[in-house]
Amino acid sequence: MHHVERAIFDLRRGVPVLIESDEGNRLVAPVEGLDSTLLAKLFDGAAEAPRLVLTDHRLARLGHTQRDTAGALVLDATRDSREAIIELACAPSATLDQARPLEPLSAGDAAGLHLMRRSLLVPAAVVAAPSERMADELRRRVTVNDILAVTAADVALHYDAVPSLLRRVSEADVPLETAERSRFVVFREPDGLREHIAILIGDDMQWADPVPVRLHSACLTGDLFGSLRCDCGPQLRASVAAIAERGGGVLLYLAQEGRGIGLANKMRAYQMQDEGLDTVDADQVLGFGKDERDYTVAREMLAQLAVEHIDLLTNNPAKLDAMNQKPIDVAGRSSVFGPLTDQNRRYLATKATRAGHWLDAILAEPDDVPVSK
Ligand SMILES: Nc1nc2c(ncn2[C@@H]2O[C@H](COP(=O)(O)OP(=O)(O)OP(=O)(O)O)[C@@H](O)[C@H]2O)c(=O)[nH]1
Ligand SMILES: [Zn+2]
Repeated sequence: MHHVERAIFDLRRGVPVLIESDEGNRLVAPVEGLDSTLLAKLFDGAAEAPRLVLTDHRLARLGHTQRDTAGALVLDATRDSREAIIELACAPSATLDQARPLEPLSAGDAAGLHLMRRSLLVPAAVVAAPSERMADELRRRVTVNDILAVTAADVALHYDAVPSLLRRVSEADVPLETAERSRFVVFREPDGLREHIAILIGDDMQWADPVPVRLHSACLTGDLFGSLRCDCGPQLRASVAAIAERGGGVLLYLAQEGRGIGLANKMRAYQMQDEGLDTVDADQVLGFGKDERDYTVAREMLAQLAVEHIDLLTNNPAKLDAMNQKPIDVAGRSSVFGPLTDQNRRYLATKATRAGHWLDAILAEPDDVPVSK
């Protein structure tokens, strides 16, 4: 596992990683941070033309007809400069030459895409099958730890194992404004990259059955700075107060900034929303689906806390479905609203129309906004 972790750090620094598999080794370089010298090396040292690996969402956005699979575009040194590649990977206005060959992903390509996502980079990579000469050079650099080699199998294992290996690492009482009896419990993912917090509200876990539970995905801008672009900050505080008023329960504060795409990508998506796209389309331009969150960690945290029968505070049908899986049983649901503002109205309306969120109560009555307390 530790090789995969180190690979993630290298990719975030823009350093390529060698992915080994039975289908042959591939040198994988993130499009984010791609520099022209590295690109020239990839063109020069590849056994065949390098390929640009893109997600299904990005290919659909580019107008490709094979909408439901990720794929690899064959690159051409004469026209695919660094700028042209970045445009293909994440520019809102880019279109695809339909005559350009699109190939299915190899095991190395798929592992590369997984690593980009886990690294919270734009999910796009230039991938090259090394020539004999380049393979020799890579072997030498791997031996002296100048380039990291990971197997595609280890990347897949990493992907599957992370949520179930969550460790409960520390805890302490933290009295909150609206819930004085609160205890923060920190859980860490095994690769050390993400920490999630369970906030146990009320007296000594003496909770109603089903237990009131809120899952809140991190939103730095809203939770901490009171951004008016979303409803997260007030919704977070309303949830804590609502759980306390119901005699206690659990709030899971999940490291899933930007619906799982990370803060840097959320800012890119905000920029595109300012240019006219809605929140779902902006994420798709970057290669993401409308919601990249996986709630396996949330189920695992509740299971470790022995909370299995829950009343979920959410307006999001996808959260409800994801949580109603073994060992968790969702026995009920309550709404929890933040306020409607001029700045977040469009965002909330998009959540309702494109992701099915139950927000009629606040969107229907713009002048009379109920805030659950
Ligand atoms: N990608 C992206 N993420 C956003 C945007 N605005 C807010 N977010 C993120 O959306 C997530 C909202 O989290 P939650 O409030 O837990 O979830 P929800 O899907 O709104 O569902 P509820 O349980 O009904 O609140 C946070 O991770 C925010 O950072 C945006 O425009 N783009
Ligand atoms: Zn927010």
